[in-house]
Amino acid sequence: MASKKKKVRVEMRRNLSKPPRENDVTRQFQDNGAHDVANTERVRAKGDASRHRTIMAEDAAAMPGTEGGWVRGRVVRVHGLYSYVELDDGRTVRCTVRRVLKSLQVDERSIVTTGDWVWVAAGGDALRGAEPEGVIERIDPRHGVLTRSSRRREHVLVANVDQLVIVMSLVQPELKVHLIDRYIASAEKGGLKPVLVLNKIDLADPVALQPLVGAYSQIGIPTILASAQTGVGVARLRAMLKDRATVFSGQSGVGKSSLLNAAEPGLSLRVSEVSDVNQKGKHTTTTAELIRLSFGGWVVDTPGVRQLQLWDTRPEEVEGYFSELRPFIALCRFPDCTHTHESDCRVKDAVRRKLVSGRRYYSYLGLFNGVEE
Ligand SMILES: Nc1nc2c(ncn2[C@@H]2O[C@H](COP(=O)(O)OP(=O)(O)OP(=O)(O)O)[C@@H](O)[C@H]2O)c(=O)[nH]1
Ligand SMILES: [Zn+2]
Repeated sequence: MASKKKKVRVEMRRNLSKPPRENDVTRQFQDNGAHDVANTERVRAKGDASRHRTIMAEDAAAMPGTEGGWVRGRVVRVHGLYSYVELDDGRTVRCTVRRVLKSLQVDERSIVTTGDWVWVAAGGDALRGAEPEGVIERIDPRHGVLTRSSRRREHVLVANVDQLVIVMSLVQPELKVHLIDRYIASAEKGGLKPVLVLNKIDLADPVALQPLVGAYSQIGIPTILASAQTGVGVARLRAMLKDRATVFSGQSGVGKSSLLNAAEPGLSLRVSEVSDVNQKGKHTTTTAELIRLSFGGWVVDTPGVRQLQLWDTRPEEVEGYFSELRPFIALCRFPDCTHTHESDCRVKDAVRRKLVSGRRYYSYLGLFNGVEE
């Protein structure tokens, strides 16, 4: 296990940004537009008779509220053959997957993953009783997918993640500014909204941090000065978490658990229980777990995802992860300008004119030169 230092590559990607590939289940669902009845009708009108689409067409007659209808829920974890689906009323239903959906599976892995929004058959007494069981009839299209690739195979860890909360501590451990941009680039690559939390403000000088906070706010990244200890910034953090699915990342000791606990007492405990189970290998699950927030929203706990890396990134992709460079990139003289040594580079101009932060530009250079390790 962990001791063998198996190289687990964690990467996030947004399906929408990539062209469809064969055997990509996620894409199949997106292409099928499984999200509403209108689409279902459109698909049916096109006369496509694939089994999967037929299932969705039937869905038109079985929306919630009707007799024997389906109810929507979210997969909070997957364990072996079962997916555990949490319904809006908080009940968790142990589900199997309709066989016809399973036939679309590209390998031995489950077609359903943590974070999926699904529709569960709720006919008769199926959902009553102490241990309700159901059948997943439909999986909604995904966005913001967190994937892990190992041995050249890609594996979806969590679907439908909205944002990445990057926790940095100001002291103990000391602030590592260059890491902030690395995490932000990872978020951009995965199509997740980055949120920066600078924790342990009780041990630092807030005035001295204003330039840093200003710099990130200016490029559209919500930046919160916080202290899990005193509660500063916690209300803002809670507001950011509300109704979204969030992954927390950051180095060990920066205060991720403490902040989670401040946002919702007891939450960090639940998260660490999940992690422990996974580390000891008691679960056969390789996917993550979603934990519901009492005030709305979800926190994702994903083994191995906390230290994000920019895997599988080509140097020329890096500029795309620095959103504030975009207006200048298009104006560089050479279409393939790398903004390093070229003449007539508008990015370097912008840095000189202080339209782009020099520190961010150096982070760009660092990642540009470093991603192909
Ligand atoms: N002074 C101060 N200490 C804090 C604050 N937040 C967390 N700490 C302390 O920092 C230490 C690490 O906090 P954790 O919440 O365990 O950090 P973590 O990021 O979850 O660490 P890992 O579980 O190793 O990833 C603990 O001793 C906390 O009490 C804060 O805002 N101010
Ligand atoms: Zn350039």
